[in-house]
Amino acid sequence: MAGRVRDESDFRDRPSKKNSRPRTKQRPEHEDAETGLVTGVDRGRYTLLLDEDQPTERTILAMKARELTRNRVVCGDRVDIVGDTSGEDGTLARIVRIQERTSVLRRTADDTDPYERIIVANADQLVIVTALAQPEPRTRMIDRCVVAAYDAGMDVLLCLTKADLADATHLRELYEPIGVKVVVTRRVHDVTGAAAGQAGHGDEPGHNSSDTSEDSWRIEPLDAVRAELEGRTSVLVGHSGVGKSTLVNALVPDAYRATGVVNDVTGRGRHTSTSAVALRLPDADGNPAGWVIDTPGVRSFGLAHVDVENLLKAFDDLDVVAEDCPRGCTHLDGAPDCALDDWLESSPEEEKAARTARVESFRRLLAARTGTV
Ligand SMILES: Nc1nc2c(ncn2[C@@H]2O[C@H](COP(=O)(O)OP(=O)(O)OP(=O)(O)O)[C@@H](O)[C@H]2O)c(=O)[nH]1
Ligand SMILES: [Zn+2]
Repeated sequence: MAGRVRDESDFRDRPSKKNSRPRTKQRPEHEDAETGLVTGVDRGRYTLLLDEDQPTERTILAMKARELTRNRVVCGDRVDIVGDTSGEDGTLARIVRIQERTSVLRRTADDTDPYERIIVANADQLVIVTALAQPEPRTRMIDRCVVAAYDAGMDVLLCLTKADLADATHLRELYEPIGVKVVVTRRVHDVTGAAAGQAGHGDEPGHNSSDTSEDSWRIEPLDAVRAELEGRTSVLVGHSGVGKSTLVNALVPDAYRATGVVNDVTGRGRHTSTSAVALRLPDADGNPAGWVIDTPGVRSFGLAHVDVENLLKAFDDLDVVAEDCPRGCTHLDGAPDCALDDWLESSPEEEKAARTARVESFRRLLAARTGTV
């Protein structure tokens, strides 16, 4: 993605005349600040990882310094901190700076939340977890997630779960032409019972009176999913019941121990949290191999903020064609003199099907954004 990422500070940091009472003393630049990664946020308390991958690696708690009061710090942010960064019990460091973000996944105000919010920073991939059945896949919801990701300059991985219940062909055909990578997972019975620990919460083998040890199961192919996540920072979204927790537990075995992660500050269980949590993905040998950001509260995106031009950038071929569109062209079906239509009409026969799929998909995403579907 080109240029700097927009964020709240772009409009909030403007000097205001009314508020220009000079400070008696310029705050020091915090040159001694350390840098940490925000892995969790809960009511003004931030969990940070310091000295990632070093022998001194540690988790600490911090709060925002006063000068950052109006800036949102989110999961995935890299921040500068001062104060007691030992991580010892009872210590609380101070976040004094948010480092420049490489990406910002955001959602616009919707009925349940009146504010535009940044959900996650610095992620490079959005993983949309969708069940092939139970619950039925909803393509409009997938489209909306794709739009949010492309707007943020992120790649999209569509993870289709429960392939043991239904076929993935149709969804594959719908999304692969628009640059979405697709992985398909299924539940397989594990007669040895060796993978019992991999079972999802609420459905653990042996916990149900009708279960026998033959009912142990695991998710496959886990390696294929892991391969798509390694070396990246991925945000997972998905509706309740699609198997997202099952997948996270399988990929990050100690993610949410039996009782769930208990929040350091509130002591409440993980299941009550609605904010994103960054989990370190281990590779097959258990070495750190990327980040998985689970977003329990994010099930849809308000998309009013999305810029058509940004979305178009995710479609290189169409972006070039649309340069010939009239100013302000909506590129939607029926838009007067839209160059995309000329491109289809003038298509060589052998390219017609592929071009049509591209334009139709792009228009479907545009419509999903504006809510005209
Ligand atoms: N048949 C089948 N069931 C699965 C598969 N993956 C998960 N499940 C089951 O689907 C149900 C929901 O899975 P969860 O992992 O709890 O779903 P979730 O998306 O985390 O949903 P919430 O916990 O409500 O947010 C559980 O009973 C899982 O055992 C799969 O690949 N096939
Ligand atoms: Zn156009």
